[in-house]
Amino acid sequence: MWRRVISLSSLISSSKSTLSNQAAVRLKVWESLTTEAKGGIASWVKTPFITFVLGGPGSGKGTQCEKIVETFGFTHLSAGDLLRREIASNSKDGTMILKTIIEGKIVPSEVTVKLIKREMESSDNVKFLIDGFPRSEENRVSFEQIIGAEPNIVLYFDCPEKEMIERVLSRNQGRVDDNINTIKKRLEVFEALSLPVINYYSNKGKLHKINAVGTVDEIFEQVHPIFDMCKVSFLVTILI
Ligand SMILES: Nc1ncnc2c1ncn2[C@@H]1O[C@H](COP(=O)(O)OP(=O)(O)OP(=O)(O)O)[C@@H](O)[C@H]1O
Ligand SMILES: O=c1ccn([C@@H]2O[C@H](COP(=O)(O)O)[C@@H](O)[C@H]2O)c(=O)[nH]1
Ligand SMILES: [Mg+2]
Repeated sequence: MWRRVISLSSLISSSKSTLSNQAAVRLKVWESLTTEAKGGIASWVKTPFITFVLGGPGSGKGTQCEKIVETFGFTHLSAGDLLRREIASNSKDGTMILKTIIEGKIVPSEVTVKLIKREMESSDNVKFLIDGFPRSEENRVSFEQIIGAEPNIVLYFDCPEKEMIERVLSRNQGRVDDNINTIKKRLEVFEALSLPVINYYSNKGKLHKINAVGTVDEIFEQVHPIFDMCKVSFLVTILI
């Protein structure tokens, strides 16, 4: 789906490029990587910057994604929220999704990837936080095949089980899976199926492991420099 239509570096070094429009391009890219969420370079460059946000149930993925969106202008796609929206809209897969969520299991990859794809395609943004996905090696392979892209970086919020259970049980958002039975199943699934995905990206050098214990702001202090570094490397790429 995603195709490198034109690379930023070739755009800058093209013979038609003047110094002033090079500066304008740099400014646009800079704005896009800081606070601008929509439009900007997205209207002419369709190379997505994809961040997978992984971690066990209640590790704080959604909470930190909100802060990344505010600070760096990403579009937040929570796979769980997309699935919950399908249930609420009475779609044909709704009943199956609800049963799977209550059982703490993983919804078939093609269903989840289709929802993520639809959101990415309809977005004006090029920077995506994909939260709570991929949850298994099968999810990961399916994303690569259907979307045709890999994540640029992967965040892993590492949190002790006891802390995750406490957080989920006091979340109070009316989620059908925020009960002790489902949480136990989700933790088993996380260890058996999701940790291999985390190890895969660690071996590829894409993983940023974050200690998810502490206040929300303390955790974000670990997250912030990761995206600052991405801005720098992105700018270096387009300047050479
Ligand atoms: N650092 C923190 N300290 C204490 N509580 C936190 C922290 N971060 C998030 N929480 C709270 O813990 C609960 C779970 O957080 P959040 O929903 O962000 O987790 P999650 O990883 O997205 O979970 P899930 O995978 O179940 O969607 C929420 O009630 C949130 O307010
Ligand atoms: O890629 C995904 C994401 C989620 N699920 C199911 O939804 C629940 C809740 O997910 P959260 O990320 O915690 O909101 C999860 O336990 C799975 O049952 C999924 O199958 N695939
Ligand atoms: Mg969440």
